[in-house]
Amino acid sequence: MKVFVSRLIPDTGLQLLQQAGLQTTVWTEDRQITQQELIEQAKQHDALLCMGSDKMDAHFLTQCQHLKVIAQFSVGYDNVDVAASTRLGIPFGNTPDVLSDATADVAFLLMLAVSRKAFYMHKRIISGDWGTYRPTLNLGVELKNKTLGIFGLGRIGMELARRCRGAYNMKVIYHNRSHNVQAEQELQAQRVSFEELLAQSDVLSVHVALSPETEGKFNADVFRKMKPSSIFINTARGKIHQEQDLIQALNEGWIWGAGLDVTNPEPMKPDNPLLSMPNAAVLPHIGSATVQARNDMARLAAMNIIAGLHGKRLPHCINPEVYKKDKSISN
Ligand SMILES: NC(=O)c1ccc[n+]([C@@H]2O[C@H](COP(=O)([O-])OP(=O)(O)OC[C@H]3O[C@@H](n4cnc5c(N)ncnc54)[C@H](O)[C@@H]3O)[C@@H](O)[C@H]2O)c1
Ligand SMILES: O=C(O)[C@H](O)CO
Repeated sequence: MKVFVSRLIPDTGLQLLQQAGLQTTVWTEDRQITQQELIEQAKQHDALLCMGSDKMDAHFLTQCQHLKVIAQFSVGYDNVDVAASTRLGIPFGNTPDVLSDATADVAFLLMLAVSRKAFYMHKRIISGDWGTYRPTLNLGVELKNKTLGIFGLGRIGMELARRCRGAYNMKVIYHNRSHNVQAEQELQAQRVSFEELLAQSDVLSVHVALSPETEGKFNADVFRKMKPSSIFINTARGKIHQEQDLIQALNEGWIWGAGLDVTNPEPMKPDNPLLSMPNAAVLPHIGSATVQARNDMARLAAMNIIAGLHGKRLPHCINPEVYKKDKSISN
């Protein structure tokens, strides 16, 4: 059986596929494969290992309904028409948990960087503007005993909350659809309304999935309700905040600063005002970019492919409803 992989992934995954006797073709061009090219490749294969940047919409899935399994190399799956995948009987996998530590580290890094304007200070050194020591200049804010607010306290949010509680004794509040009992017991986290999250957070970090409900959620109205001393962090998806409103919020002092690992669009243009603002820090979507996380993501994606091709349940499946239609699938 044959697998198409839409970007070069670490050997940990490719070796698993090869050991399972699967013939593997990898897209190695230094550009993203177009959807039409992906359809043409997928038509010649039994399984697809794709990226979060590939558009897995109803058009693609209908064209490729012969695929026995699709495994995505990411935890987020806002690029996937899950209902269409289920309707067409295609099990779809993702890579949860193994990237939670790495992504929480990036949220923590951004929080610290913004609190001390670190990216901006670095740019000033490069431009020859170190300046002299002045007691009233270059001042940041401290995080000890402050309040961390998490929008979407799941796997990654939990890891950030652990870091903030351990390092800075931060109080943790969160807004979720349901209670996170583990966070409440382990970290004394308190579930609050969205309005309370905005009003109380000193650092507000977004860890919710992108969905119609969360798209554009952080707009001018929302930023106006945050504390002027607060820091906004988004490592989830760029479409969750409205960029022009965020720039206005930073320029007009509605919030203290912002740290982003995700933007809309990606890549961000080099002349984007956020890249030169003293109170902003931007990274190029590197949340899961550690050797360990990427090796583990490759392994999980390969395991999903192998299970799917053997007619077994995927270890990490985003549409388990697909199995209700096919009683022959075993565990
Ligand atoms: N920057 C990166 O490289 C990177 C890496 C990994 C994940 N991500 C993003 O982070 C997201 C979160 O990943 P995770 O593994 O923590 O997911 P998760 O499912 O464990 O956590 C998300 C939490 O948000 C809650 N939630 C969902 N919709 C909500 C809503 N409308 N209102 C309130 N709460 C809601 C869920 O109940 C859940 O507790 C992913 O979907 C992905 O977009 C980014
Ligand atoms: O959702 C994810 O896993 C990341 O954004 C891609 O690395």
